[in-house]
Amino acid sequence: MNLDSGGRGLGSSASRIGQAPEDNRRNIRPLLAVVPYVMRYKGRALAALVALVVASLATLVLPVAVRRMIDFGFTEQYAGLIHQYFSVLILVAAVLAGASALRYYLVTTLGERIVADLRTRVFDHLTGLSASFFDSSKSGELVSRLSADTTQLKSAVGASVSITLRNLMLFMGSTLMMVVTSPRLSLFVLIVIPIIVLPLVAFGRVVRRRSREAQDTLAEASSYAAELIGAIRTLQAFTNERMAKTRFAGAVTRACDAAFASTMARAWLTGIAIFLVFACVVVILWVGAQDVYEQRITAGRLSQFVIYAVFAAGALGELSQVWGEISQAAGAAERLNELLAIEPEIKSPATPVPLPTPARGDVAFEEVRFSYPTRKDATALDDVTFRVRPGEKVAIVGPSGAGKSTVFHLLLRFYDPQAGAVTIDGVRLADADPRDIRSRIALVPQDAAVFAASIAENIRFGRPGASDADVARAAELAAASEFIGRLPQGMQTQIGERGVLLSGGERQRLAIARAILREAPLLLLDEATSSLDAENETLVKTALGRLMEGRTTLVIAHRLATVLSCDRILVMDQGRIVEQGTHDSLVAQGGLYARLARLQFETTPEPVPVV
Ligand SMILES: Nc1ncnc2c1ncn2[C@@H]1O[C@H](COP(=O)(O)OP(=O)(O)OP(=O)(O)O)[C@@H](O)[C@H]1O
Repeated sequence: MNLDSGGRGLGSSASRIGQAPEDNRRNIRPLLAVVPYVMRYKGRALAALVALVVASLATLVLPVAVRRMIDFGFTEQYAGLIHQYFSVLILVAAVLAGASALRYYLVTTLGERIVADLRTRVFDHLTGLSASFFDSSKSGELVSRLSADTTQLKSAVGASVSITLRNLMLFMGSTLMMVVTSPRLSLFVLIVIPIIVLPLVAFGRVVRRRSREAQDTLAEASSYAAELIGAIRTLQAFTNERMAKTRFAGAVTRACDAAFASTMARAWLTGIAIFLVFACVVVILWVGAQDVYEQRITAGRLSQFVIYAVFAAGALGELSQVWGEISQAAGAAERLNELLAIEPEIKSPATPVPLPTPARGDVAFEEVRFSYPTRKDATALDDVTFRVRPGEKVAIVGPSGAGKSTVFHLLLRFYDPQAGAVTIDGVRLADADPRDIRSRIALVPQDAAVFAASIAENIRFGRPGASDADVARAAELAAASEFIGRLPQGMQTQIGERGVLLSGGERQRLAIARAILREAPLLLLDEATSSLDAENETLVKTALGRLMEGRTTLVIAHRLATVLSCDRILVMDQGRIVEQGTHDSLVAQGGLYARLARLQFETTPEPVPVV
């Protein structure tokens, strides 16, 4: 068994993420979820908005200056004014440059901050989700949400939103100025606008759907890669590199094809937008040229109008480009929203019942029936009733798949039973805060998770904040000091990811040190069956013996030695407790335990008690 495991196929919650209703007309509404994050930096956002308005106004002043120059600047009568115009223009340029630089800085840093907050929030949320959620989702996909989707949002908040706002402002300002400059020509523009806008909106939708598909296939490919890289040794040992390569290449090709489709849609969008916009500008120029010819407007005014028209068209063009990006970001926001909306199934009740202090370490299962959420049809525990008194040491034995680890899962409240109750110190776990429960439990899993950090940090995982002296003492009691002393930097030695630099026995002793440091009244021990060498085995046994002292211990026992040293043995088979008693009484019964014990005695003739 593996208490840290996840990923047993895709189930309900996983299919909830990543599959939004395709014809979602709300479009960019998911992006609104970012607003509260922006509001945390009100000052910065406001300053960015001011810079944006100033830059846009400075841009809008330019065409007026151009008209005056054309209409008056070239006549002798106003020759003196030309110097004034140019000086003012330089000033306007300086304001434009300053405001634009400020806007860029403020908006980009705002994006960085928001995405940092969002990443932290998503990670926080993930760590609080229940085991059942992780049973049915792929870790690589979740990591992709955390990195790729948040990055996409960053570019949207950091750049696209600012470009959108700037162009919107420019578009509206230019349109207004166009009307002021020439109502007649503006009327022509009004007629052509729907011709430009409608196809763009329709195409934007296609882009959004395609990019979501691209993102999903990418997540699939990276989840596959993450899984394989995580198990690289197994992969190489079974010489399955070629198969993995082919499968990954397939996933990458699918992701690439999806990206191609999305890019193709965006390319069309850009092309159509540019053509429509410029064709319309040309038509209007055409009409305007006639007007100048017939002296309905001056050349300067036409120039002013044309520049505004170009501004407006350019702004629209840019809007159409970022619209794609904004829609993409909306897709990312939607996925993150879905993830954030998943409620942990195991939660603390509104008013949790506090566990009594001091803790006694009294455990009871009462008529517990349980099936895993991903396998509702198979009963993992069936009418299980037992009690472990404070300080008692109870072994759980039974064939593989009997439900031994499931007992631990329920005690840790990773899941709630469908019927019956699990209690610790007389409090039903469903009524207590899961953190409270877990803080009273020290777990030594069969395959302990070791993190890419120093030895000391790995031990301190048992009780963050423990002093160096406590960590060293825990290592000493776990019989780990000797091997730690031999490492190049002792306690500070960095161990590779998943502790690949340590042997199995060393990893186990680290896990034991961690559990010792936790000082919890209830000890859950999943004894390792891995064949340790004799010396290592003795060391681990001694360490475990010390760990069990004065604690209520439940141990999934694989070694007869452990079983002999326990006060009582529960024998499980197919989710039920089929026998219980001491070693001798169970052997005398001649049932399942007697059979299992005989097998053990035959292979290990001289069992050594643990304590
Ligand atoms: N997370 C899970 N989701 C769905 N089914 C599970 C899950 N974990 C275990 N099971 C199933 O529940 C049953 C009991 O499993 P459990 O891990 O408790 O057995 P075990 O006695 O600890 O076995 P082992 O000694 O091999 O670790 C098995 O049929 C197993 O396939």
